[in-house]
Amino acid sequence: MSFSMQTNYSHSPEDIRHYSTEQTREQFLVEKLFNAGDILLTYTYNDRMIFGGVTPAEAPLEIKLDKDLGVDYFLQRRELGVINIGGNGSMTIDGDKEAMVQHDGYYVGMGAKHVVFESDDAANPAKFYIVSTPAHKTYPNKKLPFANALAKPMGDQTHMNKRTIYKYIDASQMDTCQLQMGYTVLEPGSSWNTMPAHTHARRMETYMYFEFAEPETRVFHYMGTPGESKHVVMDNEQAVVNPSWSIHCGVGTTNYSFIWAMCGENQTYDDMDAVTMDQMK
Ligand SMILES: O=C[C@H](O)[C@@H](O)CC(=O)C(=O)O
Ligand SMILES: [Zn+2]
Repeated sequence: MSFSMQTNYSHSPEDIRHYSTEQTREQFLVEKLFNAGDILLTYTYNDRMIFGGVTPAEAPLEIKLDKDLGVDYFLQRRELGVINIGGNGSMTIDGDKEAMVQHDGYYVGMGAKHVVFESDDAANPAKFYIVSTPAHKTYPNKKLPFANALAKPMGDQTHMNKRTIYKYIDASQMDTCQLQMGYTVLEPGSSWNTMPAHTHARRMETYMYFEFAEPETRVFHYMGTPGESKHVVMDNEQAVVNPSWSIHCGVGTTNYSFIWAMCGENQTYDDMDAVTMDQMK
């Protein structure tokens, strides 16, 4: 088992103006999230979100972070969102075990001391995509089955962006300190997410692209200010950090899904600043 947590610093729009492709990738892309037996996390200074993959194989895995965060245990001052994108598994929170089949989610409130991740079958491991944000209050733990997610159909075939947004952690459904999280599925033949694009200076966001329709699929993720966009070419099961000032949209060579997670000033999902096409450069 290996544990790693890499640091991702914050940037201003000015910083990235002259970045090479390699620098942009180095600074914003996370290439490896899931590896059997490993916990691979990233700590971004954008709102201090921690995100990454927990892939238990033979042995159960627990995220142990105390010295790094200057606390007694990982969730002492944090909340946690989880979506399993792999095989069947389970989560045991302070002794309470819950099954976690593919696409099941979980919200774990501040103060949970032990969160143990397990796979039912090491040959087809669960892949827990996890996101944690600073918290100030304990809200109840909540299993978030896929079937209970708030499904919002969006887009249409003409605009190549027909998709369903499944909101798992949403302020209209439940209380969290900051975290909002969900899963968006593009339909076959649709390959654009969130185009026209938007920004929301009030919230940062991370995106994890996965479920590529074909192995050769790549998603061109766009970031930057509307007037100076950059792209990051992404492979399956990779993540990208989106600073508050950045647009965030993608186009794939086939359809795909992604998990988004947000935090910051408010929890108002619709608080977005629409970017009109004439602003995009
Ligand atoms: O602010 C919202 C986030 O960017 C995502 O929820 C958008 C998204 O999933 C979509 O449009 O499909
Ligand atoms: Zn957004």
